[in-house]
Amino acid sequence: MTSTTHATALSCKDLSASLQGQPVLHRLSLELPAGQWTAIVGPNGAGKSTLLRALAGLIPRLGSIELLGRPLTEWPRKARARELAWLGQNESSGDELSAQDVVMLGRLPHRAWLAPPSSADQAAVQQAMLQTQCWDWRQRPLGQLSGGERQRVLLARALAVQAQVLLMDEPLAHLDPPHQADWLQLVRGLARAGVAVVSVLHELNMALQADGLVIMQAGRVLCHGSPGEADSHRALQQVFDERLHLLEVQGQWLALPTAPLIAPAASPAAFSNVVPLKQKAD
Ligand SMILES: Nc1ncnc2c1ncn2[C@@H]1O[C@H](COP(=O)(O)OP(=O)(O)OP(=O)(O)O)[C@@H](O)[C@H]1O
Repeated sequence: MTSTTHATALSCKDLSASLQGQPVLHRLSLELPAGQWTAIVGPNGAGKSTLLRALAGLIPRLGSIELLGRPLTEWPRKARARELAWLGQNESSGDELSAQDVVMLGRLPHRAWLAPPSSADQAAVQQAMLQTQCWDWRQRPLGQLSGGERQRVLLARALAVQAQVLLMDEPLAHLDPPHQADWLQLVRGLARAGVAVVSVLHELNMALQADGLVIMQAGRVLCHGSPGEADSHRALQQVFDERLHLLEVQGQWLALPTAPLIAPAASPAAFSNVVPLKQKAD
């Protein structure tokens, strides 16, 4: 991975976290570089969202986290919120607010208490909404938007912060393929501008386009490398039970899910009670 040439924007050492008394993250250490997009992948329940929430300082944890070279705990709250933007999974607040007001929430860390939005705030909101193509329906309430439209507003809110570190949990949820491609272009642009973009992704083919890949299993990091490295591919096969076909097409790695070697559910006996549709109609 080329991260050695980039300054570390966010790091953790011996990071552990428990949820409801159950240990979920186990002494995990990571260095996430500025100017790069890092994708975090792994099977369901591996601890990806918990890691992201811990890195954002949203849950109690043990171990140390540094944001831009300074312990996370030493950052004044508002200054930290200016440097660390967050897009969570299934966020539900603000349904009655207009899309534009939701995005303006991303500017709160930049504003004095009760001060009206400045022209810089207005410009940042408009730019973020244009980037995620939701400016046209800025007056519509968040609660009346489709899943993908809503996700684009929440992404715009995170972008409007203009932070050095952007953490996103499943940012592609509900996005159609063209908007997924737009998102890809967006994060690449942010990385080129020096931002550390970190996203939890289930879409492996998108994750394989990142600059860095963190592969998690059972609350630990199994591998942190480049998506093109053999070590990353071995780790992906391991965490996904050797159920991937990894192939390179025109310089781009793709992961296709493969059928299990032994497929009880696919055996003819498993379908013996299924009546063919045509027969049913008769
Ligand atoms: N609020 C909670 N209380 C107790 N346990 C939780 C809670 N949230 C998650 N967990 C457990 O913590 C573990 C890690 O969950 P987490 O959501 O971080 O996994 P994930 O890798 O993001 O999973 P997925 O891919 O399914 O979104 C899982 O075993 C999960 O059941």
